[in-house]
Amino acid sequence: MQTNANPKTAFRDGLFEGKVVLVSGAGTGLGKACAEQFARLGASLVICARDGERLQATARDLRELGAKVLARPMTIRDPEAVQALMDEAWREFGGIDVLVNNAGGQFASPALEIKPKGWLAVVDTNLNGTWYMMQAAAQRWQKHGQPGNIINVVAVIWRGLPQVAHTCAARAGVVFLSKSVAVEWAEHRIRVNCLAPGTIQTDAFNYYNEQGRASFQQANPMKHAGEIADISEGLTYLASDASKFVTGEVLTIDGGQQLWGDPWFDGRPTYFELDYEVSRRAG
Ligand SMILES: CCCCCCCCC/C=C/C(=O)SCCNC(=O)CCNC(=O)[C@H](O)C(C)(C)COP(=O)(O)OP(=O)(O)OC[C@H]1O[C@@H](n2cnc3c(N)ncnc32)[C@H](O)[C@@H]1OP(=O)(O)O
Ligand SMILES: NC(=O)C1=CN([C@@H]2O[C@H](COP(=O)(O)OP(=O)(O)OC[C@H]3O[C@@H](n4cnc5c(N)ncnc54)[C@H](OP(=O)(O)O)[C@@H]3O)[C@@H](O)[C@H]2O)C=CC1
Repeated sequence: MQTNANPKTAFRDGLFEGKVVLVSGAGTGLGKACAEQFARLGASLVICARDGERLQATARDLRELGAKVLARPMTIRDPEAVQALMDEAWREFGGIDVLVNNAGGQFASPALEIKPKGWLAVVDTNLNGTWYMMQAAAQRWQKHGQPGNIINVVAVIWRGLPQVAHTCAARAGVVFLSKSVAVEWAEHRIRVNCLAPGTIQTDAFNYYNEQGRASFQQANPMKHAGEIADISEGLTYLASDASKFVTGEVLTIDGGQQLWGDPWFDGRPTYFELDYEVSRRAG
């Protein structure tokens, strides 16, 4: 079977034997690849997303890799559906060890044109949905006296994200929410970290136009997009005991994008194109 699990992973076989990992948004892209990496390393998986067909396809692939799988179509935007998912995970597997909040999305738009419904859709998914998942898992870890580990997939937000201001706001919320509860929940042996991918080549590039996609390939000083395995290796580090002294942190995997380069989701507006004539005229 062709899988997204990275055959060159630096992590050893069996590392996640006996562990249960919940990955949201596992029907596609990064979520699917990360679920496959955890399966390959011996974990059982709980997976969710809205589209049941894509989710079942992932479940089949995970089972072929030898994993036990609980797959539930649901939206993380519904707090009751989140509670039901967690209850089922605890009933089926006795709990989860790692929660990977990967589900998320946005649409490119000038901020001036974002309608209230669109703003709410993006914030509800990326901030509220992530929070419902975090709190529901942490409540159960605390109740059962189990340790926990949360990894929230965010974005490289440090210089803003023009053309996706809604997602930038939501992801910034997740980063500082994570830092806050990393402290509150340390006494319950719950770690909380974020992973910020730069532009990583997935099918989701196709949600953006040609100019947007071209900018994703040149958004960092390495001048190429990252691979899915760059993210699944980082996630595996945060999910494993290799990072047992790390909490409240953001692991940025972006080819240097946070320092130089920008993704422009809908193409770079002419205002930001440099006029080299200006400096030539200035001598
Ligand atoms: C992370 C940074 C990486 C930074 C680094 C750069 C990397 C780029 C590579 C990719 C990075 C990714 O994150 S990849 C992306 C991950 N995947 C996606 O984004 C998939 C597409 N997104 C989604 O489906 C999202 O769930 C989401 C945007 C929140 C839509 O949620 P819903 O299903 O509730 O939304 P809809 O019902 O479709 O729409 C609700 C309203 O949203 C608005 N709306 C929706 N789509 C719209 C559109 N294309 N243009 C204008 N407006 C739109 C309208 O107002 C809609 O209302 P009406 O007008 O009444 O309909
Ligand atoms: N690829 C990249 O360059 C970058 C990606 N990211 C983030 O990484 C994550 C994965 O991205 P990628 O794999 O590229 O994109 P995808 O669009 O392929 O993955 C997003 C997943 O989230 C799921 N999802 C969306 N909304 C919900 C919801 N309300 N409830 C449950 N599941 C939901 C989607 O499935 P379904 O539609 O079936 O619900 C989909 O499987 C996203 O959060 C993305 O924004 C961040 C920076 C860069």
